[in-house]
Amino acid sequence: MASMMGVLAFCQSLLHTVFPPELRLASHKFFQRCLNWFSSYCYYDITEIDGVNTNELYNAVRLYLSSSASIAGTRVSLTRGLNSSTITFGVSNNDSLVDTYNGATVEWEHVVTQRQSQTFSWRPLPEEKRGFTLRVKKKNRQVVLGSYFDFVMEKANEIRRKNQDRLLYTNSRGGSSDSGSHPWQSVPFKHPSTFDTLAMDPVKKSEIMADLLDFANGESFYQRTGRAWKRGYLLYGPPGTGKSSMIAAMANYLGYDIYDLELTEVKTNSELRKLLMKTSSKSIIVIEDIDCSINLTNRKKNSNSGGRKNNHDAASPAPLGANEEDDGSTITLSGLLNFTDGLWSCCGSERIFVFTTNHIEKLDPALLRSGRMDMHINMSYCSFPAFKILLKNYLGYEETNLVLEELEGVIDEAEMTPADISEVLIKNRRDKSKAVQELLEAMKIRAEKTREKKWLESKRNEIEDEKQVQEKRALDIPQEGFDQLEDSCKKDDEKIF
Ligand SMILES: Nc1ncnc2c1ncn2[C@@H]1O[C@H](COP(=O)(O)OP(=O)(O)OP(=O)(O)O)[C@@H](O)[C@H]1O
Repeated sequence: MASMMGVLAFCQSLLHTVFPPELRLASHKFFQRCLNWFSSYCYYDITEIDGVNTNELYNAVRLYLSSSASIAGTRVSLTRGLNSSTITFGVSNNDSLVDTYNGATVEWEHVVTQRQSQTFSWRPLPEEKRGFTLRVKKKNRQVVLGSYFDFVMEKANEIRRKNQDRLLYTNSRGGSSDSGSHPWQSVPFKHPSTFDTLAMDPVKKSEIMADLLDFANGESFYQRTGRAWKRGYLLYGPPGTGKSSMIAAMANYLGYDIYDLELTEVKTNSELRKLLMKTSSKSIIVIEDIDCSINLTNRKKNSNSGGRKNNHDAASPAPLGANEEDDGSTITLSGLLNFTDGLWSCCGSERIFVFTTNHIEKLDPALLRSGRMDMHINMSYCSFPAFKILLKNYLGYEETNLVLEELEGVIDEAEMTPADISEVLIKNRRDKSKAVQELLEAMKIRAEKTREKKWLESKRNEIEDEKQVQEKRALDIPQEGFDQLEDSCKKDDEKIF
């Protein structure tokens, strides 16, 4: 054994002398090339760190494979990211996973090795060197290079959005420079409202959901038709009918962030533009109670002040300086319309604008004209189908019974908002029959009051009409009297002449 070891050591030193490291490296490369030449596979290496920068493709592949790893992997790594409440699965170190795309089978290997002891680096590098190696049949190379990587990136973004908590942004400190470089502050958005919990007419609800989905999947449509990829919704209705809940349900449904724009904190149109520029794609920009946020009567006053302004189309934003409000020191309706509709609305894409109001009649027609807000959604008092959703959510009721039929008879007349009904249901959620009974009584009282109110209103209208007729009569000169007056005038004329 000792002599064999000696011979081996001798041969090794001889090999080192005869074949210097350069020659060995060259021959290794040569053999590798020969192997690759005859192999039917090609390989793609995606390292975690590219030079000193993080390779985005590595992170995307890691996320993309997380969905398959959770199903196919026998050894899976688990991680939970910052701002996330979900656990992400991943391919374990030096494990591999098979994936198929457009009929082509590919194999991913997660290669992890120890990093050589570092010399000098501007950025401290992780101790492990991580990367993915993709093994693909040479005949499928075009498929992979053509669209597979784009597909991986797209899926990864989708998973990232799904895993990350929604964020709720606010500009409560204003968009001015004193609020720092970023005018929006954010908090995790945890509103539990979804379209399942939202009480409204099911037909209307599914219409809205389909519209949202069409929008989110409509990139090619918007590109083809030359339209900016954005959509506007105007939610109107009495307080407590679920306008805010609807916005939360939209955000949760599409996985978008919300930018709650406090218009009263924005001083000028240019501040508004800056805020818009700092919003991200896949977001909902909300202006609540739009009728209270901005003096929407400015334009009307201006347009009534005569001359050119009389003919000014309220729908088209006025050029700067066309009226006294656009002097750059205030925020104006035209500034707001530019924000949602003009050139600036197209910075970024896939954005939804939502305005809410309790008084649609107070809004400037410019905001209401067709094409401005794509969908006007009336959040009305609680209807019976909406009420059934509330009953199911709060009490777990699925079927109707006699009491519910009685409720159905009065609910429309009662004109109660979902918020009113929720309050009664929350209060009595441990005693279902008491909850329904109390609601029935409340609804009957409200229905009676509504009937009285309507009767009083109709009476008042009748009196008003009668008054108007009387006034008209008092002003009218009877035709008979008028003829007599004319005859006597003629006679007087004849006498004179
Ligand atoms: N359509 C609805 N479906 C389910 N819950 C609702 C609905 N409408 C109101 N609610 C309940 O009433 C509460 C208040 O509703 P929400 O704030 O969404 O109403 P709103 O119309 O935005 O009111 P406001 O105009 O005063 O802001 C919600 O927290 C929710 O519990």
